[in-house]
Amino acid sequence: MTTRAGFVALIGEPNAGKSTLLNRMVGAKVSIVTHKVQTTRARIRGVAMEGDSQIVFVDTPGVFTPRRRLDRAMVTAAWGGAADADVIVVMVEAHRGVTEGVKRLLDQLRTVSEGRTVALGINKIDRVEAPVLLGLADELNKMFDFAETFMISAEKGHGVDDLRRWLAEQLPESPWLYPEDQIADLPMRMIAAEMTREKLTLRLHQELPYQLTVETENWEERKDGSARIDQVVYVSRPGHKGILLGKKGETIKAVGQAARIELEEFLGRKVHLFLQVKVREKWQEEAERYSEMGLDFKDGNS
Ligand SMILES: Nc1nc2c(ncn2[C@@H]2O[C@H](COP(=O)(O)OP(=O)(O)OP(=O)(O)O)[C@@H](O)[C@H]2O)c(=O)[nH]1
Repeated sequence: MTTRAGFVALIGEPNAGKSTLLNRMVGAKVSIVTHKVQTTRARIRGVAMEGDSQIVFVDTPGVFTPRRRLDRAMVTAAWGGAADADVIVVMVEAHRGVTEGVKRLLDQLRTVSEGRTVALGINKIDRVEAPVLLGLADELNKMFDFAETFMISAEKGHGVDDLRRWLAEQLPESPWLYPEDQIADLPMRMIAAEMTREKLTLRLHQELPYQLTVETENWEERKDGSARIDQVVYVSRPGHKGILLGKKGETIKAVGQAARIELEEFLGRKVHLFLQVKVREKWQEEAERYSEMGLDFKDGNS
């Protein structure tokens, strides 16, 4: 079986319908909780399976912050992980048409989209008549060289399956990025790892080793309603392990307690959290693809 996997960035002005579209493609619960996960550069919004393809959706909160005269480096920074996505979908609202925001977005896109597949998703087609829609598609395609145009109503579900199928075909041949059986609770695993990382940051301040990543390795629902969560904190040098453990393991213990309390509040039930610190000198190599994307979750530091 040939599997495919890759990253898709949904870009659009606030209110364009990104969340609604994601809910359709991924499942409502997933995209709501992943709102909370902010990775270094991009934000993972969810993972969808389509045939043998695994589509990892990301978005970039900074793209629509108004800025004048951006140089290339600044644009790239603002776009973050989205600029590295395999496919970028620009979402435009059918009834609003080509706004100043859309124009600015397309200008920026030209500087970061080289070598990327960019599609146009005209959303909320239920709000306009067909001739208006065709005119808009025409106008936008003159402004930018889109690989494909999709007419969508995320709310009503029109055009969504076509878009997802097409996205799946665009992704490179690759092993799946996340094990299939973890996709459903992936956002929860990410949030849990993020919480531990945050507590480590609070506790260690500048002492925090730069290359530090937290992974949720195991998540077990127990019959009594509690959850057992096993996490590994990876550091890149043996010397860092001592810093994390602290005297007699005090540091990691305090971090674990603080993270557990927050997790319990978030999940609304009892949590048993087990933390381990491991050295993985080669994590960077393994995580190359993720860190390129700023998606340092699995082998990295979300
Ligand atoms: N009529 C219509 N409304 C839609 C459609 N898709 C989304 N909406 C509505 O548009 C509004 C914004 O949708 P969201 O999915 O929250 O938009 P978003 O792009 O995620 O917004 P931000 O999180 O602010 O970036 C909501 O009220 C949706 O119900 C559509 O296809 N048709």
